[in-house]
Amino acid sequence: MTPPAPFTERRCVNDSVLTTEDGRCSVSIRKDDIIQIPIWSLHYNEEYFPEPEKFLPERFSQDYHHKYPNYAYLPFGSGPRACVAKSLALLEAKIALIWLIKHFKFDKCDKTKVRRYFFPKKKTSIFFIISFFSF
Ligand code: HEM
Repeated sequence: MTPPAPFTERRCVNDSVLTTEDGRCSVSIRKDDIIQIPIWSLHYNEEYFPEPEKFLPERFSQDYHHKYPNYAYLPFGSGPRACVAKSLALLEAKIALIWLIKHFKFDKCDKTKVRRYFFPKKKTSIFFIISFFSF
């Protein structure tokens, strides 16, 4: 669930108070305060995305959408300042993936440690055994 953009930000244009739906908690925000939206933390919330470090393709199916609230999954942000190139980026990723799978075979190497942390304490690397098919 690791997002390429780990967070985004918004500047508040008016003094505001945000209150939870049940009214038990509220936060005051002043005009010009910068609010950070923690995309990485949202995507690693195991309440909605169990085992977030695993690639589980079924998470991205239409059936799964009702299992998490709006704004829990924000790879491209949201609203008027959301990523303008979302469609282009998704298309590019699909083309690149198709090209790689068509021409190479990928096997995970025993040395690979899956990256789980936003700021890893030590440098981690991902090792693959890549075999070339043909063009
Ligand atoms: C996997 C690829 C990409 C991801 C995950 C991504 C993600 C994001 C995110 C999270 C934001 C902030 C949205 C918000 O604050 O609500 C953003 C903004 C933006 N992205 Fe992307 N992006 C990707 C690729 C691209 C590409 C390929 C381009 C240009 C060709 C692009 C152009 C922009 C621009 C111009 C903005 C600022 C939009 C604005 O402020 O109105 N992005 N992107």
